[in-house]
Amino acid sequence: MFSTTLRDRSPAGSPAQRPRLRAEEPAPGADLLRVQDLTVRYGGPDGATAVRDVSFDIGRGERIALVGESGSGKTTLAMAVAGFLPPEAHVTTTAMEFAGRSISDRRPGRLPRRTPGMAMVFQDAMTSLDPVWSVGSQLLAVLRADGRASRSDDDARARDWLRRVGLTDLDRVMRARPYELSGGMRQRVMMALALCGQPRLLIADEPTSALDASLARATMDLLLELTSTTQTSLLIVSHDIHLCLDYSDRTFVMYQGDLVEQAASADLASRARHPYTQGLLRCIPTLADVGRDYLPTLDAVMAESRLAVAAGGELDDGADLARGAA
Ligand SMILES: Nc1ncnc2c1ncn2[C@@H]1O[C@H](COP(=O)(O)OP(=O)(O)OP(=O)(O)O)[C@@H](O)[C@H]1O
Repeated sequence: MFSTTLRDRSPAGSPAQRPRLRAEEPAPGADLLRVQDLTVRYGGPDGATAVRDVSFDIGRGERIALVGESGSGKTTLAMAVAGFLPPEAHVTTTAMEFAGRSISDRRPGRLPRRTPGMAMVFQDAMTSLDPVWSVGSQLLAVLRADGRASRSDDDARARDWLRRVGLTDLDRVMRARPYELSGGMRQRVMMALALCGQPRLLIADEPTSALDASLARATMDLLLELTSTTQTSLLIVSHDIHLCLDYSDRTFVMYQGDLVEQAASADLASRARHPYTQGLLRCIPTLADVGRDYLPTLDAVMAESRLAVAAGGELDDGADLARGAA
């Protein structure tokens, strides 16, 4: 497994400032999640393949970004790991382990159970939060279900989590229904809900795409700060390769259901091997693009790559290109 220098990127200060790890937890850098040959089809064993033979691992405390265009299978992969896939999804895998325990019964067609120790933050807090319950009731319900709050101190703990995610005016926030808060505040509430159960792995599916650019950066900074103080591993799902490179140790690139590249985020810009990754990177505007009438599009870059790869073989579609060039 690739081990990265969390230390270099951590906004939480020196390792000495971090809390001590609990004895039963894997050491920093050790594998927390291991997935082998995961395939997900929708509509039964012969249905459409959304994720194809994907293998990867995530170390304790590691930050992984999963990037790819819409429909490439990112959410399906994240949901398979978290155990949130809908019943029409058909899952096969040779191994899926979390903190040393199997999280798949390996029987074809059976979904993994929702996994203790994992939490998810979704793109749209408005539809993920319960619209009827107040923020305070939702937070208390999670704390009580998790057994981490007693009746006497539960209100104080809920407020403490809201404070940690940067919210103020806590009386109002505790009483508010989600629709009474701004988009940025709702996203912070989602983070408090996800992190108050002290997960070992937090999966954030497009956590900032409903926010404007500066709020998105502030939210990502906060997410990194909160997870690094507890050595919580992070799987960030995003279509924004720029954001992925800035906020992760490794980046995984998905293309039409295949995991076509796994690389250190610090190196990806200069060492991308797969034409799709190279295409994604070339679509990021740089100073070199000043004065251009138009920026390269992914379609144009891929068409170029397709021609180059096709010169060495017969290739029809993007999936063939992915396999042919990997
Ligand atoms: N419940 C479902 N039933 C049938 N097909 C589905 C279902 N969910 C997703 N798919 C299909 O699986 C493929 C992968 O979708 P997925 O949502 O995982 O991609 P994604 O990369 O997360 O895209 P986006 O960024 O738009 O969410 C797509 O072709 C999609 O249409």
